Formats: sequence, C-alpha cells, structure tokens
Amino acid sequence: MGEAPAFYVDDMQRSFSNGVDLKLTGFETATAIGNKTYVIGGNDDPTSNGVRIFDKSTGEWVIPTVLGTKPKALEGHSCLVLNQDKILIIKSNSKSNESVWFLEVDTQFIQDQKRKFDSEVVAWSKGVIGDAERPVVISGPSGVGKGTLINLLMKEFPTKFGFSVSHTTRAPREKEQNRVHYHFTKRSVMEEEIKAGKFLEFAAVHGNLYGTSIEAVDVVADAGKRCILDIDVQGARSVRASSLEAIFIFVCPPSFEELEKRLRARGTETEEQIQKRLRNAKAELEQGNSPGLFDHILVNDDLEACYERLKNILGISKSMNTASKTQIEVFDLPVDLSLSKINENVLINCGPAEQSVVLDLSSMKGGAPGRTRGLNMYAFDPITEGANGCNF
Ligand SMILES: Nc1ncnc2c1ncn2[C@@H]1O[C@H](COP(=O)(O)OP(=O)(O)OP(=O)(O)O)[C@@H](O)[C@H]1O
Ligand SMILES: Nc1nc2c(ncn2[C@@H]2O[C@H](COP(=O)(O)O)[C@@H](O)[C@H]2O)c(=O)[nH]1
Repeated sequence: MGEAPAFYVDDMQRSFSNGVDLKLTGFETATAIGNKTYVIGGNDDPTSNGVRIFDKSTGEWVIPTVLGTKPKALEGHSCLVLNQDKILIIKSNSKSNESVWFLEVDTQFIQDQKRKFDSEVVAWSKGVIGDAERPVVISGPSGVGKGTLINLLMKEFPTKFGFSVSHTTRAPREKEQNRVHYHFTKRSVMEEEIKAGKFLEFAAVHGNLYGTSIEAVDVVADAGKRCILDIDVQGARSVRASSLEAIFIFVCPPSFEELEKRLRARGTETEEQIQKRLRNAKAELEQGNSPGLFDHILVNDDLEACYERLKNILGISKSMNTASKTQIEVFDLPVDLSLSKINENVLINCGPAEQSVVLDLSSMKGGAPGRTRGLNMYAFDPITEGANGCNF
C-alpha cells in the first residue's frame, strides 16, 4: 500500500508536520519523504514555482530549484511516494493521458543536480501512457547536410516528426526566423537560463553558445511527435548521458574537400567562420567514431540515397504518413480520487459510482529531464475483476 505521510489535515484543511502548521492554500498537498515535506500545487505562486519544502530537521522552509516543465493548472491532485525518490501526482478532473506526472526529489539525476547547484533541486517529468518513439539526435560537421536531411524528413512526415528548436547566441542568417530555426538569445540571458537548469544540454560551438532547452523537447512530445535534435557532438554526448534515450546518428561527408565545397556553396559564413568550422570539423569527424556514442554513421554522398538510408534507420516508409497510430484509450478522471499501490500497480480509486483505473508502472522508463514513458493505464472494476486474478 502507499506509505502513510507524516502529516495530517484537520477539519479546517490545515496540514501539520511535526506540529508545525504548513498553511496549505487552495489545492496544495503535502507529501512527506524522510525529514522533508513537499508541498505541491496551489495557486502558481511564482516565488515557490509550485513546490515548497518543509525540512523537519531544521524547521525551515526551502524553495527548491524546479527543473523540467511543470503541469499546467495543477489544481486538484493526489500524490503517492514511489521508491522514496519521486512523487507520483495524478491530476483529478482531467483526461487520463494528461493526468500522470512525476516530481523527482532524490533520483540519481536529482542528486547530480543538487551537487551542481549546491542547493535543493526537484524536477518534473510528465508520465506518458505507452511507449513514445525514441527521439533522434543528428550530429555531424557543419555543412555536411544535417539540416537538409531534417528538412526532407519534416516535409515528408509533418505529423510524425517535430524539430527541437535550439537556443543560440549566434546572429540569425538572412532567412532564419526566431523561434522557428532557433531561439536567438543574448549570451547573458542564455547563461542565466543554463544556471537555472533549463537546458537538457548546451555547448560552445564555433565560438557561440548553443543548447537544447528541456521545454524545446517537451513541446514536440506534447504535440505527439517524434523529436529531432540537430546538435553537435558535445551535445550528443550530454544527451547520451541523460534519460532521454534517443537514437544517435552521425552524418559524415564523402570527403573533406566535398564538405568544404558545400560549406562555401551555402554562402552563409564569412571566410574566417568557414576556416573555423573546417578546423572544428576535423575534430568532430574523429569524435564521430568514438565507441558507444553514435548508433549509426550515415555518409551523405548522394542526397537522395542518403535520405533513403536515414528513413531505413528510423524504420519509416511513405505509408506511415497515413497509417493511424495505436489508439490509447482516454478516460475522464473525476474531481475526487485517491491512490493506493500494490507492487507495480497504482489503483486510482474514483469513488463508488465510477470505475476505478489502474496505472501499471512495471514498464516505466525514462524520467527527468524529459518524460517517464512506458506506463499502462486501464479501467478496472474492483467488484467483477477483483476476483478474476487481477494483481489486487
Ligand atoms: N548530399 C548532398 N550533396 C550536395 N550538397 C548537399 C548535400 N547535402 C546537403 N547539401 C548542401 O550542403 C550545404 C550545407 O547543408 P546543410 O546546411 O544542410 O548542412 P548542416 O550540416 O545542417 O550545417 P550546419 O551544421 O552548419 O547547420 C547546403 O547548401 C545543402 O544544400
Ligand atoms: N550542442 C548543441 N549544438 C547545436 C545545437 N543547435 C545546433 N547545434 C550545432 O551547432 C552547429 C552549428 O550550427 P549553425 O546553425 O550555426 O550552422 C551545428 O553542428 C549544429 O548541429 C544545440 O542546441 N546544442
């Protein structure tokens, strides 16, 4: 069963932790793990960013750094502690596919971030019902044709793929649009955002800062699309070390001379910038072969042939554009619900008049920063199905 939290709520909806009034407001909940009580939700107070922590050992409140994209309008919800390192949050009065969230409070990722920030850190990840397709990281030297290949893919499969719009401190090129090709950003602003933990990865590339925000990847996932990231080799290494579980593809030119020809023919860089990019390309081509980093090496010789090979790697064909996705059943969750847990199953009790819902966590993977995928959710009638060998 779910662990009993070390707080209680009196008749006046006031929660106490070791005798201290937590002064819960509105839709806030309090969940205790060890010495800490996590107060979640409420009226989107910007100073607490939706999470505040009462530390019983010091008797002090702590406002943590909150990473990841938090749920919108986190009003009524129920919480359950999982593995003492994360809190499962089920939003009430919501669609089941939007209802499952995790707040990581002491996972390996959080422990690493706490060391980095030298302060209290928590991170949101959205629960995805079913197994969303793995994001695709495409790397390779400047001018090799990554953007050209990605454009072909997005044009042919507009409903299937979404581009992760990076941040950069470089100036826009003539036809580049802010928020479409990049989020063009001042270095000082981007540095602040990096410090605030908003980036999945970032790197200094050809003298500018580039980075993928957690939000850029979440926006694509929220649109139900498979995310494509066009990032350099350093960025690929960081993503490899994260929980994103992407497919990594390195694009090579047929020769160094051909790479230089393409970069010059594109006509977007000064001679000095071209020289810098070509110098960096040598190092990148060496790193592209680092063991364990890239899953596939793609030589972009003939564009059409290379594009076909890319589609093969991604396991797609033209017919997939129209093929319907496996439908996941969507339930309405009521205003009042409660949670209990047995083994890997969470029972979402929806009240006597409603069918209950089971959230099966056994195939759960991923996590912050990103998504927690592989969840299974189905309606459950405890009266008729309880006797039929279900796990409850
Ligand atoms: N297979 C190919 N054969 C010939 N030209 C190509 C091929 N692929 C791409 N190009 C051309 O090479 C140039 C560079 O391509 P592109 O801008 O896509 O490179 P990129 O890898 O995205 O570069 P960057 O990392 O600098 O953004 C473009 O002018 C493009 O039209
Ligand atoms: N680590 C990251 N690298 C990125 C990101 N977005 C783009 N890039 C890489 O930068 C170079 C140069 O790009 P350009 O648009 O200035 O030609 C190229 O290799 C891109 O792959 C990012 O978010 N993170």
